[in-house]
Amino acid sequence: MTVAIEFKEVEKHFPKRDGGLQRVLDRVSFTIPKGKTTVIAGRSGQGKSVTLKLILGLMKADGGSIHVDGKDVTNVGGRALEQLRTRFGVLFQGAALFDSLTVFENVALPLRERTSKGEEEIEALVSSTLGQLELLGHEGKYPAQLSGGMRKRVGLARALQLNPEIMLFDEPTTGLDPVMTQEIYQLFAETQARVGFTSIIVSHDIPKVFNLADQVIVLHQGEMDVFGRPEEIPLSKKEHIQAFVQTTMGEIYQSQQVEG
Ligand SMILES: Nc1ncnc2c1ncn2[C@@H]1O[C@H](COP(=O)(O)OP(=O)(O)OP(=O)(O)O)[C@@H](O)[C@H]1O
Repeated sequence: MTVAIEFKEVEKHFPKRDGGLQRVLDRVSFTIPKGKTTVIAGRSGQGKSVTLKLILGLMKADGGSIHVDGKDVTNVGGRALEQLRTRFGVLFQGAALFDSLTVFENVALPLRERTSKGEEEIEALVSSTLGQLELLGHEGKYPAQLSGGMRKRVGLARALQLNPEIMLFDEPTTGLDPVMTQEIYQLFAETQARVGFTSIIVSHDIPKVFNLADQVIVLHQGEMDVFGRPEEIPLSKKEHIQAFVQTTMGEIYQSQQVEG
């Protein structure tokens, strides 16, 4: 297995009002395999977004080290950090589109800002991605004129423009109905198979990403438990994992028990 990202004994804490420390990550270690899909799960406030921010260098760790492709990036800044970020594509909750820009302009933005490509080439690249994500014909629309699922697809199209090696999805299907959620995840899987990126998905909802995950990391009170396929999670003897399974994987777990 080739490792894309490695956390070694990473600590992240924030000051509490009472003068103590809130330990969001308490010396956690894990690896993210290259070209696979890792799901980071956990209840609200357990540090999922903090973990993504550490990976992106938007926050600094208070201890331990973070490695991307074997290179220590824990304290990179300036140019090196900018360069590191070009390797990541990010799709945050609201897709974060610019309302005053059209679909085309939103998707073209990274190419215009981060590359020296000419307009003709940009047009060809954007059209190709829009075609792959079934968005052709919508280039001139503004985000307000799109459905939630279309906005996510535009966000994905934009995130893919710089050929990221690692895609980070933070609750990418929030606000979408179950059918659209499945369609978006299907699209991720197809795009990943075609482009070959490493995928990290933050999700509250394990059942929705059940078929996608090659590895699941469950965060709880500063600790992480790493599982292979989601089927392995219910086998854990830990109380908080059992509670997590009951609340988030109930349906799948029960149907497996019935089948078994
Ligand atoms: N910049 C910050 N300053 C202080 N505390 C912070 C900061 N960022 C996050 N926290 C705290 O760290 C904890 C973890 O936050 P995080 O956003 O990572 O949770 P999460 O697991 O992503 O939750 P959710 O599922 O609700 O988005 C929370 O208690 C939060 O209040």
